[in-house]
Amino acid sequence: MGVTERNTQEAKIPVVDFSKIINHTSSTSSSSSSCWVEARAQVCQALEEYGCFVATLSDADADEYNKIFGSLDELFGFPKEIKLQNTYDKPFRGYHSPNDVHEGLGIDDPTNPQAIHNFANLFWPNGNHPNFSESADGYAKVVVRLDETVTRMIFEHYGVDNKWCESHIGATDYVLRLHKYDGAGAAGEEHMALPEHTDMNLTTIIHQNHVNGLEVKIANGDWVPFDVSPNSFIFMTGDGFQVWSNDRIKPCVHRVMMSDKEVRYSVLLSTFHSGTISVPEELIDDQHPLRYKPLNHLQYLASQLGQNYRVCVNNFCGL
Ligand SMILES: O=C(O)CCC(=O)C(=O)O
Ligand SMILES: [Fe+2]
Repeated sequence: MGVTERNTQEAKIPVVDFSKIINHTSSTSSSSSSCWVEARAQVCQALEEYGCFVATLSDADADEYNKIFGSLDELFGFPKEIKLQNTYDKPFRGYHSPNDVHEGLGIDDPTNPQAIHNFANLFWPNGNHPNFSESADGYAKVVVRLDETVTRMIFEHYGVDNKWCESHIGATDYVLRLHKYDGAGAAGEEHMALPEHTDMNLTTIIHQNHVNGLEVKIANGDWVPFDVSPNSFIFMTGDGFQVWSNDRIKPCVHRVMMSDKEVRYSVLLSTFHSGTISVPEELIDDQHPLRYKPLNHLQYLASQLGQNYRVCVNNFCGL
């Protein structure tokens, strides 16, 4: 297959149903329930094989977590000088615009309502956007809950003590990223809007509007599209979980190809470790000797700045 050909027939990204595990009206299902145990096995098998899976949430809540798309035309319509004010001290958090068709804005620490308010204030200083803060806050709560749930499943599946899971979750930094891909200039011709890469973070959860474009590379080299629906979220593992799992979990290789003239919007939750990621002792044995030194996540991100190539995690902390 060539670069732009893809496998739409056989391979599909595994789908895991979270509608009974996470919803707005009840608390997260208990880890001894049969749907939890089944989903946990599916999640970890998919992460080892594909580095990703599609999580489906309850249809009944779809209006709630799709509200955020209602503000994005207006948000990205602001002049570039305003978007450029979206900056943070830590790398890979603020506004970026790597090419003519793609731009992104970021909200660091979106579980803190003040952080969302400060971001909204850059664009609507008089507080005159009726829905943005509320919809971003509601969205962040849903995806952070999904991320915590999957993280618990991963620690449990590999038999790592719950106290390490809680301290890992406590040390997780969240960033909400809003992306726009503009197909208009391409006159309907397929083009690469974001080249093939893995994410440097721990996990990424992506939800999007109705315009397809995200693709995942599977083991045989074929590209498999993420088929969108209003209640599906793709969950990907990045370099951080490759290190944590001592190479059991794969980082997901993905790209964005646009062929539509319509605008694609995606909303991402990206997670980083605020300290050091170490391989748990439960994941080191004769078949899996230790492959990584502890990874200081912020230093890893900082090491990428000013480079015109990607510092890969094996070179950064591989043994
Ligand atoms: O916007 C998307 O759907 C993917 C973005 C992405 O892969 C990234 O920012 O690393
Ligand atoms: Fe990515």
